[in-house]
Amino acid sequence: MPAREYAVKILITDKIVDEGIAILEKKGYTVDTRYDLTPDELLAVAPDYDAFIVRSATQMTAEVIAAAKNCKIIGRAGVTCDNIDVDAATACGIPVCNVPTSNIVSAAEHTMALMLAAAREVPAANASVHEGAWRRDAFMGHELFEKTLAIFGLGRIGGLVAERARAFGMRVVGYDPYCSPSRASQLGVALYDDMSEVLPLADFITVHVPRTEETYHMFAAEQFAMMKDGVVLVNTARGGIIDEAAMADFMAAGRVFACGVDMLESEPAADTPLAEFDRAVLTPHLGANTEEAQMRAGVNIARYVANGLEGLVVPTVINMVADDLADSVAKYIPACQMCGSMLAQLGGDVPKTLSIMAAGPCAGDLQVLSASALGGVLSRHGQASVSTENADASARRHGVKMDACASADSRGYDSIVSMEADGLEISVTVPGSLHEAHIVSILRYRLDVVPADHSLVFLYADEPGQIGRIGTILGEEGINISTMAIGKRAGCHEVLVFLNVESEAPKEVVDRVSDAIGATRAWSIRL
Ligand SMILES: NC(=O)C1=CN([C@@H]2O[C@H](COP(=O)(O)OP(=O)(O)OC[C@H]3O[C@@H](n4cnc5c(N)ncnc54)[C@H](O)[C@@H]3O)[C@@H](O)[C@H]2O)C=CC1
Ligand SMILES: O=C(O)C(=O)COP(=O)(O)O
Repeated sequence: MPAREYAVKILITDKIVDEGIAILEKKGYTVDTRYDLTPDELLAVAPDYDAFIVRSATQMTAEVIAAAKNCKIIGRAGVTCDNIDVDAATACGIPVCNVPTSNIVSAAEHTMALMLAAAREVPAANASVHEGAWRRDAFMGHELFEKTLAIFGLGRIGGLVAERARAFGMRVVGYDPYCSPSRASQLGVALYDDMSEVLPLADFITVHVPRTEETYHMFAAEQFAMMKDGVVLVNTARGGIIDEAAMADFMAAGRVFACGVDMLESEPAADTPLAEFDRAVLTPHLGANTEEAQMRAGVNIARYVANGLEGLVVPTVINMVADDLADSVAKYIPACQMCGSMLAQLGGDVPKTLSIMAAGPCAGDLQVLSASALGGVLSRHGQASVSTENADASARRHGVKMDACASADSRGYDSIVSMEADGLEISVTVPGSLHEAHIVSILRYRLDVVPADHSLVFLYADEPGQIGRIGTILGEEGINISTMAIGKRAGCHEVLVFLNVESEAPKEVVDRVSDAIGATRAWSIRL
């Protein structure tokens, strides 16, 4: 860590785990936890801090960000940064980072909990027993089995919900204009490109889209009118996506059987028209409230914020930091850093060559993409802060021969960056405005994966039972798989499996899996 002349101060305004705070304190930072600040108090203390860590309750407004004159990084100990004025942070040159996979399993499990609770009226039945009643006939629910679930938003959480719903024997249909057909088919979801076609099919509907101008009141009276009678709706995404007043009207009319809602339009929710219905199962934004999710979120955001303060790669920066950079390029900075870091880990050494090929609007600034990729590569070898100014010198110093070119073939994506280090290839695309990097090819195996902090990659002969063997061994070793993608390569009998895992797998475990499946190559990757 560089020598510091003054105490670097970090303000944490929403509760994170003690283990995260300990990481920062161990590095010598002064950490203040102030979970009770009013907006005015936050504004008053903002100039004193070098970094901020928040969850969803703190509003990091443009005013607070402008007041935070010493701020070098803002960390969100969770997924969604809609409580942070990211544009204001960008304008001030402040990176904003999050932990985009920390709580997705918890949110998906909470979705299933609400779906089941709503379908079987668990809260009302529970309340009646607590009141001393025994009314078995009053509660007649519905099975999930062989019902149609419509998922709106097939991103990280929507995808995990699809997998879980299929385990319940549900038919899964989906609507997500930004989801590729290959991802949908990998998830076993029949993808539709018109929302009005999906609504009449569904017995259950669950929402996993971000709250944007486009998704605000995406479910209003007009959409409720298209739904089947007796539908069950679940919203663990964001308040305001479902029009609560319209849903209350359709519940009152008996058209909606029940709903499960974790996210209400105004939070904390003083009053919602849904509160009058026993069959409205309401929870106070608990999607991420598990020991496991909070441990991941708190520990990893602490690491990323420390990285940011130390000038190291922060893999999940969601905004650009250069003033005059178009968003179409800026969002590829963390993506290229991440791929660079992965390439360095796949190759195991500083590569002798690093080639970047970009297609689409992101190709507007090849220098920035190259510097970011090199920064990622060198971050595994002691140098992270590569900028366009020092990229050539850094490459020379480390003996990396670099080239970059634009291509006209974006392979059906809006933009794509392919990079090759000593012949090892990775391609990445960042769809929409979500700033989430999807790896769409590794070593020329095509797949679609959003890498997590820890992942495992195996190359092996494509035979039945291999995935089961991997899952069994990792399960025995206590390593939870959060997501999995299988990559195929034309004319190749081997497949590549990419597993996002929730904790680092020790070498012995990777070796055990490799032996069991006869892997020809195996890597444990850490971002
Ligand atoms: N209840 C809780 O505590 C938590 C809630 N969340 C919320 O869950 C939601 C999903 O989060 P992630 O899966 O991590 O996000 P994600 O970014 O991985 O996925 C969102 C998906 O929505 C799709 N989408 C965007 N606009 C759409 C539209 N108009 N129609 C249909 N699909 C659209 C995108 O293409 C993407 O696939 C977000 O609203 C997030 O804020 C996330 C974590 C915890
Ligand atoms: O990560 C998210 O998007 C969430 O909604 C979780 O929010 P929280 O960290 O629990 O305040």
